Amino acid sequence: MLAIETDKLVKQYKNGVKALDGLNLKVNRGEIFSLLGPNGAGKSSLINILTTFYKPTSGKVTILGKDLCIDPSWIRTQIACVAQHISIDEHLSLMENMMFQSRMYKVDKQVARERINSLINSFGLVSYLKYPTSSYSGGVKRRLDIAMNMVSLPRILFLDEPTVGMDAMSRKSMWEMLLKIRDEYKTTIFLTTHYLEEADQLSNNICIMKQGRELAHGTSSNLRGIIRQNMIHIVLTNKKEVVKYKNMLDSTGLIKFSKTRDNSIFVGVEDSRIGFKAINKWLIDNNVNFSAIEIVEPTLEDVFLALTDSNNNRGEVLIC
Ligand SMILES: Nc1ncnc2c1ncn2[C@@H]1O[C@H](COP(=O)(O)OP(=O)(O)OP(=O)(O)O)[C@@H](O)[C@H]1O
Repeated sequence: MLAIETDKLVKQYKNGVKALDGLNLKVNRGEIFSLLGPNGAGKSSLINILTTFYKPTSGKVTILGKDLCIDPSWIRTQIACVAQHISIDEHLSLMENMMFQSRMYKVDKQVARERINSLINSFGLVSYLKYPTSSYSGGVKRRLDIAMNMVSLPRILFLDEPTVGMDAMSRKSMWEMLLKIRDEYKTTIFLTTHYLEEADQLSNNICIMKQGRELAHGTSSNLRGIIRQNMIHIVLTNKKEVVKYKNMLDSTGLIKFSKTRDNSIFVGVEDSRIGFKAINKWLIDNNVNFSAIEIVEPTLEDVFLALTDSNNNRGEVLIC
């Protein structure tokens, strides 16, 4: 059984804006599912519907096998949602925040105590117990917010941009936490993010959406297969050589374009395999002292930009 399924989901606001326009999604149980899309794609509207805050205009949403419009109260007992705005009470201690949450969800006191201790240990929050919550960094506050939402042991956890504005270290701690939630607590995670690397590293499946519709969905590596990127990366020993050989390569007729970065030249070719052989031969024939040459695979960011580029709206869904 799927964790979440939407069928031709439409959300049209009173002002006429269609935030969701026939969206079809499938989220497997126990996976981390990332939703990507440019500003205004409809991500928040979708989360608001899936978490029962908004009603769909039309279409069907099934969560854990139940129809969202028929069983919203039951669905609310099975899910938790962590919004971008941190909801901890900074007048309360870490433990008091957790206990408060457990009372809201009517978790038995003894069960709550054990569960909270295990969550605090599991998510590396022990060392923060002795400090006031108001002194925590933004990253720790957000981790506590998520830990609080795990007190009810939700079967699906919705996260709206969980690492927005975080530094690299805090983001890494958050990723470790999310992987633990999936692997140890078997909770399905549905998250939105603007960080392509985050979706790439964490997710079992990714959906890229725009203007309320899905453009593509699949695993990160499958999505990368969507675009053919015929690019060759040549690493030279210094910048002077980069300038010299870029100019020479530009006039060989072997390449379509070239660009440079640090000690590297990136060249676009018609076909990556044929281009790779031809350029490799050219480098050897010209006694170029290069330290590496490789075919560059497209990144998830390349795919995202190619699909969400407004001049490239094909109107078809790519299921990988
Ligand atoms: N309550 C509302 N009333 C009217 N229009 C709305 C409302 N909420 C969102 N919209 C519009 O719906 C569209 C989708 O917005 P939404 O916030 O769902 O996108 P998003 O992908 O979450 O964007 P962002 O990444 O900027 O948060 C936008 O055009 C937005 O202006």
